[in-house]
Amino acid sequence: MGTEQNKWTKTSWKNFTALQQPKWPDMTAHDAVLERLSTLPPLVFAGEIRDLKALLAKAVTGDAFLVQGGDCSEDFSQVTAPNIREKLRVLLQMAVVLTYAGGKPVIKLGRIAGQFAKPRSADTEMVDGVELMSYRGDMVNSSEPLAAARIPDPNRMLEGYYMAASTLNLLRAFTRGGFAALHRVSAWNQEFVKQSPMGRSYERLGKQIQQALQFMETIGIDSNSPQMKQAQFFTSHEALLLGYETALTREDSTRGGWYDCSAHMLWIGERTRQVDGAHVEFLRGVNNPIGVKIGPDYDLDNVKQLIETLNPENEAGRLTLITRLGMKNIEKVLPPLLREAKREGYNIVWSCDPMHANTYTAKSGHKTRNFNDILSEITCFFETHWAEGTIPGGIHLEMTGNNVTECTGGARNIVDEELMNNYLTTCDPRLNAEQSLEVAFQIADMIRS
Ligand SMILES: O=C[C@H](O)[C@H](O)COP(=O)(O)O
Ligand SMILES: C=C(OP(=O)(O)O)C(=O)O
Ligand SMILES: [Mn+2]
Repeated sequence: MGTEQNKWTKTSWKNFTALQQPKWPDMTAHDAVLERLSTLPPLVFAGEIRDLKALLAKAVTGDAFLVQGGDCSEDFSQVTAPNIREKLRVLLQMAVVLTYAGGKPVIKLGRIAGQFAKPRSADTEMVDGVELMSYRGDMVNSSEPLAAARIPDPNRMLEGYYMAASTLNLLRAFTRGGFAALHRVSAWNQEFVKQSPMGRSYERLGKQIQQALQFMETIGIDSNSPQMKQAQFFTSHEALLLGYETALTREDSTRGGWYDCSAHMLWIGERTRQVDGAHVEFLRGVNNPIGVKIGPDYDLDNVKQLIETLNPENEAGRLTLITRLGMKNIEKVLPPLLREAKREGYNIVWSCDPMHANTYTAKSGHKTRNFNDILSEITCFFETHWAEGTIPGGIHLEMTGNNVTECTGGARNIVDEELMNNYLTTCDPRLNAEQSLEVAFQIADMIRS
């Protein structure tokens, strides 16, 4: 753990236990890849990271709301312009719905451009009676159910870097180049969503916004400002592969201080958040905003140690606690955490991941989540915060812009038997575009009332 006598360097984590690291078969090749990565340009720069932190500081006090979403595990073969565009489109739609209802800025943060490494519950899995090494994300091995494909290959980290760079390049083009301009709000509604109840609600909202913009133009207010023409969009992923993250960690040449320039925000997963573990040691030393997942079996003293290790100065915007407690547990286990954090005066962005503790396996064998369970956890999250006098600051979703059938329920009521129709995820089940929009409208209703 980070104590005074333990000076942080970008490799000090090597003196601690790092869980969930791949067993790379060829360490010479692995080290050569990291060497190459450490000479390649950073993917994001420190100024942008500081901008995100300043926005997150507003979410601590309820003056902004965080929407973080994207794939459980990004798939190299799905890094295409339409897929990136559709994901961005839904996130922009959700942000509009929530900005309109909440009357405060929405921070748009993708699980994108680097979400390529996965922690797993087991080292192996059975596929058609054959035991294979588990898939650990495209930066490690391939999801193809073949023994050879599952062998970790360090060159995949290099490929992942280039995939992240090209994704980010297109995101920057879309968000700066006119795609995200507010007067196009109705154009973000996808064809297959338009006909649904959610699509129609969105259409109405879009029209209201466009009328407001027209009114502003009529009375002479300039609608060409960057706020109207551009969107601020940030990237995040789980900082799991510490070698990769170290190679992308750079000292800010203007102001000093270390930044993990693989993404704007990094989070530590439920499986790797040991206070005396390597992931906590690494992330305590970089200046990015950091997220930590908190599952239902958390120990209160342990969480307090984590908070104090990762955010000793109690800087607002530095730390987001992403609770993923499950709809069955949240009512019982969230209040003690909120009370203690409030008593201590910790500055925290409280975000709700309603996905990871609501997973079940359908009869067909598909890993899935039910829309109503997801909604129950979200509702309880908001109500508990309001009851405790703390601030519900954000939402963390596994979602996609495509019309997948991975989570059951929602307005179209996908049933277990339909999961096979378009089940494309390589890891956890994602909300489809329509279900994601439905979540946004449900939250909008809650915050309005
Ligand atoms: O995305 C999160 C984890 O990697 C995932 O939930 C683990 O799933 P598993 O239990 O199938 O390994
Ligand atoms: C691994 C994940 O979550 P958790 O650490 O909460 O299980 C994830 O977000 O994909
Ligand atoms: Mn997941």
